[in-house]
Amino acid sequence: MITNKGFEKIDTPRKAVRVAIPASTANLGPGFDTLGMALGLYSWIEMKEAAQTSITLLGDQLYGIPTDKTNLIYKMAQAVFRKANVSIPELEITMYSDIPLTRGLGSSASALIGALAAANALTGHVLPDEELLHMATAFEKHPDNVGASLYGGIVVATWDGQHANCVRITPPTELQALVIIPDFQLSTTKAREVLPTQLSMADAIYNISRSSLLVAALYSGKLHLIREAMQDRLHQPYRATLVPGMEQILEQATNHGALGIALSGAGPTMIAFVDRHSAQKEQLAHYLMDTMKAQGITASTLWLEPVTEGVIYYYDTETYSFMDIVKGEVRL
Ligand SMILES: Nc1ncnc2c1ncn2[C@@H]1O[C@H](COP(=O)(O)OP(=O)(O)O)[C@@H](O)[C@H]1O
Ligand SMILES: N[C@@H](CCOP(=O)(O)O)C(=O)O
Repeated sequence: MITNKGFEKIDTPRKAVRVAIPASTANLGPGFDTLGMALGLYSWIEMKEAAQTSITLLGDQLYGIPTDKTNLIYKMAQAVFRKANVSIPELEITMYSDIPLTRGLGSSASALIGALAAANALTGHVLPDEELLHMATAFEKHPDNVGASLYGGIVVATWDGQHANCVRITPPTELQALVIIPDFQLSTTKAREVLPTQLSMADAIYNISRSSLLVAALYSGKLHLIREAMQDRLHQPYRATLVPGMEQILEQATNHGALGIALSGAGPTMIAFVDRHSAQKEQLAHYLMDTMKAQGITASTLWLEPVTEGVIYYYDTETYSFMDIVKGEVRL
């Protein structure tokens, strides 16, 4: 069936859907607003047609998020329905998230993508994924984190204010990530405010060459190049003023077993890539924790897997409870 907006439905409309959305790490060092990677840490959203709108937020990570119709998920769902020319004014929305809020692991991107994907599934997937990417990027203003949550894997993306291009590549199998998550929030807005409005030609060349090398290294599995390829002069030197210990960690982590290291998204989390067979994994985790502790910052580490899959859809909402899916007792 072709809708009057010219989109083709690829599935039957549904009354209810659940989606799992991966976290993301954006930039990967030099690829500011361009590179992203999906990580095996998830948010889950259930969306159902309802007689009256209700929004239930479960778990510890969503504290403070509004539960009325100003909620981002409700608003993005309505934007999908408008674009798809479908009317579903009232929704029952439930969300649970393991992605820490405002720490640079893409909580807002996962909420956005989850809302768009779940609403689109209710319409019968009227909108193609590219349209969801455009809508999410128009909201976030950069495609790196939303692209990773939508498509999974590593994304290389551009945005010109109207149109996003995005190519997904499969992460090398040996790659594993260790994140250190400081116990304070740093909003993306604040972390963008400290950035300069102009760069020198030398710094621009520095970043273009590293970002290009990083994509080639990840694509070809030449992981020994990551150390150099993850260097950045565009955003990290400025953002280091906001994260105690960051400068030292970015300089020293490769001496403690990291293949490469970067601020994750807008921070304050930092992400180290390691060879999963490395004998220095424990040493690296200790080094990161000790460095933050020396700065008087409480933090925690978490091993994460790069994931190849983006949004996961669950349609059988009758058989399994929402929390069975969240707790991983049901997989596709
Ligand atoms: N489930 C959600 N529902 C509504 N808003 C959300 C949700 N998750 C995150 N957000 C919004 O995104 C903000 C965090 O975004 P941001 O500063 O970009 O950090 P992050 O790196 O976690 O995405 C939160 O303060 C909140 O306003
Ligand atoms: N390129 C953006 C990415 C922000 O990602 P988030 O996950 O921290 O929201 C930036 O660096 O500002």
